Amino acid sequence: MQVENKTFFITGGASGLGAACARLLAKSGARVVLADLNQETGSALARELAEAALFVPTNVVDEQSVQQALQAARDHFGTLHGVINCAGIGSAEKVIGKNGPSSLESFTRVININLIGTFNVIRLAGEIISQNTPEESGERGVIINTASVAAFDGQIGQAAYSASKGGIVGMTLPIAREFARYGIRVMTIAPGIFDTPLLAGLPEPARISLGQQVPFPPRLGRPDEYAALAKHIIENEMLNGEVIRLDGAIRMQPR
Ligand SMILES: NC(=O)c1ccc[n+]([C@@H]2O[C@H](COP(=O)([O-])OP(=O)(O)OC[C@H]3O[C@@H](n4cnc5c(N)ncnc54)[C@H](O)[C@@H]3O)[C@@H](O)[C@H]2O)c1
Ligand SMILES: C[C@@H](O)[C@H]1CC[C@H]2[C@@H]3CC[C@H]4CC(=O)CC[C@]4(C)[C@H]3CC[C@]12C
Repeated sequence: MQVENKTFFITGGASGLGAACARLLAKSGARVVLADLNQETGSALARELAEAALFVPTNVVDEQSVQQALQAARDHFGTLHGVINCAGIGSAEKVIGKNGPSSLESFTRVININLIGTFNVIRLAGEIISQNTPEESGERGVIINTASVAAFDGQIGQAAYSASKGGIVGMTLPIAREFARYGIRVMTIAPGIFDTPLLAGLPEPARISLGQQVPFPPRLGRPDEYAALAKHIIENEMLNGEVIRLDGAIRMQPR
């Protein structure tokens, strides 16, 4: 579908990859709903994007929060044509640490936010999109999820994170197969290493080192490069049920 005059619900839309999608889609004539926990950054971006954007405080793991955010989106923009699931957290914890086995709570938290939060939004937004009047092609909408190359090249310390992203990879095809009857496509992008606030905690030498591990281009990915792929996925109906690595050919080392 063309993005112009369409509405996209972007979780994690207040920062990094999600915010880049919001900026590109708004610049391209779309309307965006910034569904994010962060009131400060979400409100600021909504002000920047003016009438093209609506910020709605949202916790993707909370059913009522997502339902209210989706309703706010429909109340404000009238409908919903797509979702970009960018909400997520990083984590680094060995299975067996200095003090013994890692906590179940930390593993559960990463799975809840990254995997179950993504599924929660897919199921609630998918039901809404399935009620759209179809395009001439029969398409009603598109859902784009964000995994990570860690789903395939998980490093030491990334058991929870890689499991959460592997789950997103795993559910892409079965949901695309089910949603085909509604004319809703389901895709997943697996980014490599991108220059976003998620990496902000890393010392500059570590960030440079990570970028140099990328075969080509030897640098961190730019959020606008992620957004460009997301926009293309929206516009290319033949992209469905697939996971696209966006990583400069990096294959993460064990640590
Ligand atoms: N940056 C990278 O190198 C990289 C690589 C691979 C995958 N990813 C994935 O891309 C996605 C976006 O990451 P980013 O780099 O833009 O990070 P980011 O930290 O800049 O943005 C993540 C956003 O998600 C929001 N968020 C977190 N938990 C939430 C929740 N429960 N409900 C709603 N919003 C929530 C945060 O407030 C934040 O605004 C994440 O899923 C991340 O795992 C990032
Ligand atoms: C492929 C990406 O998903 C990983 C590449 C770099 C990783 C980050 C490295 C710094 C970590 C700091 C931390 O303690 C929490 C997890 C990290 C942010 C980690 C998250 C996964 C990526 C982005």
